[in-house]
Amino acid sequence: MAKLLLVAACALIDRDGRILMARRPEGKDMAGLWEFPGGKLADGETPEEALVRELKEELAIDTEASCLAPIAFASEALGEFHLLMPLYVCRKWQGMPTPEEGQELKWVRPSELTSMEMPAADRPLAAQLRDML
Ligand SMILES: Nc1nc2c([nH]c(=O)n2[C@@H]2O[C@H](COP(=O)(O)OP(=O)(O)OP(=O)(O)O)[C@@H](O)[C@H]2O)c(=O)[nH]1
Repeated sequence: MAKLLLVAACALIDRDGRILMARRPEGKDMAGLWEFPGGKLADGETPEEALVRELKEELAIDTEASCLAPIAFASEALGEFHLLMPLYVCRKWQGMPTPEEGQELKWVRPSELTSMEMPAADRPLAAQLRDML
């Protein structure tokens, strides 16, 4: 049985209804694909705690668990693991998202989302998000 890989992901939505996508940098697996900011849960972390930490590390923004609303999740084979990834929406944070880890950032309209190259697990999430916004 594959081991579960728990990853928390976040769609930051700005005042114009655009979504922040991040491009995985060279050297990481799935380099070049566009994904939702976030990352793996550390031991003992809740998904919300992991996201608050990852958003700080990756984008230098501050938010809190009460600003994260879960909207969907992905459940998908990923190599030797099985990825379980809740997707949250966040509309309230402090600071300007800045690429702290060499990733490219892009604000996209909901209609543009599904034409971006993404990991397989993200495709249904992107479609759900587009339909929701
Ligand atoms: N953050 C994020 N990861 C995703 C998405 N879709 C998806 O398949 N993944 C996968 O989930 C895993 C998350 O790992 P990561 O590399 O972003 O997490 P991390 O920053 O905690 O890891 P690291 O410390 O090993 O670099 C990767 O295998 C990544 O490819 C997504 O939309 N966002």
